[in-house]
Amino acid sequence: MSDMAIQDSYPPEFAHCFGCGPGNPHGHHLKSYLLGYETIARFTPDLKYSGGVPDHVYGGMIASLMDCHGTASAAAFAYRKDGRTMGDGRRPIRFVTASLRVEFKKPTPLGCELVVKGQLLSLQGRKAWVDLKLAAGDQVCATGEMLAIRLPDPVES
Ligand SMILES: CCCCCCCC(=O)SCCNC(=O)CCNC(=O)[C@H](O)C(C)(C)COP(=O)(O)OP(=O)(O)OC[C@H]1O[C@@H](n2cnc3c(N)ncnc32)[C@H](O)[C@@H]1OP(=O)(O)O
Repeated sequence: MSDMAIQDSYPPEFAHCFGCGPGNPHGHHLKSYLLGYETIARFTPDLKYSGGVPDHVYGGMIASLMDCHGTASAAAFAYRKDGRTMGDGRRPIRFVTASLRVEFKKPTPLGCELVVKGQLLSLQGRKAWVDLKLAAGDQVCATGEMLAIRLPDPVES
């Protein structure tokens, strides 16, 4: 596993995301790592993120974790495809979410660590499709699929 979180390679202008930006003092600071052919993030939501049932995680939090982990995963997979290393000093590869489908399979327990994993389904041009799974212990509680779009490099003037 790379020691550097994918989000820690974001330059300051991309570091404001509430879910994962290292530069947002109020955010969740989700950290995603490339681990072989998949990505992984671990996060324990604060107890205030309860859903309709007090012991269960709010669905928006689950989608938020997938949102941030999915775009970070897309970037990591694109770096690998391009033969580059994150934080290599060149123009960073960044993706944003175009679509995210989440399926809530089981109630997600609050008060324990959640593990989000990402796998690359397809990378074509600027489009990356990422498969996502969120688990509490051995139980997969939610699955997702994201289409992430690579931000174009700015045109040099
Ligand atoms: C960088 C920061 C990292 C942290 C991110 C954390 C995750 C987030 O919360 S991101 C925030 C939420 N997402 C957004 O705000 C994105 C808003 N949307 C946009 O800005 C634009 O629609 C954007 C950038 C996705 C695409 O616009 P643009 O760059 O003009 O590309 P565009 O030509 O329209 O689309 C590119 C390709 O994607 C396809 N596409 C775009 N959106 C979709 C969609 N929703 N569904 C299916 N296909 C889509 C297009 O059809 C096109 O395909 P093709 O190349 O085959 O013709």
